[in-house]
Amino acid sequence: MEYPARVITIAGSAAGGSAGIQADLKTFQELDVYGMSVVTAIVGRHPKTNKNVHPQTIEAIEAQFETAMKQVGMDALKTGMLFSKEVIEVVAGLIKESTIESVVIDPVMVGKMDSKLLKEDAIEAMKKRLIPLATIITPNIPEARFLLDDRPITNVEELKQAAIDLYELGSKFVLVKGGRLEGPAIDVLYDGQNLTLFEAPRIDTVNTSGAGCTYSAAIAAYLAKGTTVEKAVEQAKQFVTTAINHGFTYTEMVGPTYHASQRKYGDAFQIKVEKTN
Ligand SMILES: Nc1ncnc2c1ncn2[C@@H]1O[C@H](COP(=O)(O)OP(=O)(O)OP(=O)(O)O)[C@@H](O)[C@H]1O
Ligand SMILES: Cc1ncc(CO)c(N)n1
Repeated sequence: MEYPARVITIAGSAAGGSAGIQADLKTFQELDVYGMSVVTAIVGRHPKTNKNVHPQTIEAIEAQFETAMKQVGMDALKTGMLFSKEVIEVVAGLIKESTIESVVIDPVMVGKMDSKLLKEDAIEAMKKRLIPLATIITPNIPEARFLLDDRPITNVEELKQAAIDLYELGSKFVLVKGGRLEGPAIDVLYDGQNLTLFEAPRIDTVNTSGAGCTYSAAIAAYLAKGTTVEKAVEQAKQFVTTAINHGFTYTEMVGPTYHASQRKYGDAFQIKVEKTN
């Protein structure tokens, strides 16, 4: 029997199920990889105290990683919400010690509902300690701006320049997501030499909660299966676009993407891939 490839997510628990660890594990299952998790923090707002982020201890984080590594092993790893400088430093150490080939760093900072998912004094550690260990980083526009001293990114040309400049931080690939621009949903991949655009039609919906987590989890899943980075991005974008297309909500809140949609409806979006300069 052939076993599925192994992927671990080191991220926050999003109690509502649309983002974070929950989105990652749903994505892993849909793409037939064996999912594991290290929970760095639990996110859920207390009705009385209003406290929203409940960080886990360094000991708990190390324990989860150690267990997954010993019991299973890992072909790919992705990070999401890490919250503090201390956690980033510990996670960087764990990645360095391990010999995992594919490392996807999603530099999660602020959620779509404005939850603060990374402390401001942690951005330097993200840049200096974690990003240099990445196969690929996947910032959205606000995250790219934080990493680039708040420079505006308002069109595809500025998106391309952001990818080129972020490459200096030391990851092998940079993927800047243009989901928040107007017009088609264009993301830019840069590998130090080539710029590649991945374009999907814009879907008219507000229910995109966790789209970024789903995308980076799908990239990690495809990398774990041995797919090249460029193909992994293309197939992951297909997966997330289809999930956004079937996004829904149970309440008046912004709702989740539908992780099962590609399997259920079999209507994967075709992505336009264009090499450019
Ligand atoms: N309305 C949309 N239609 C089609 N594609 C979209 C839409 N919104 C975002 N995308 C695409 O979805 C992917 C995830 O991008 P997004 O910018 O939403 O991530 P994010 O902001 O990190 O998400 P989150 O913080 O909710 O996890 C990208 O490929 C982006 O281009
Ligand atoms: C826990 C968590 N991680 C990541 C995101 C980003 O969407 C979120 N909203 N919540």
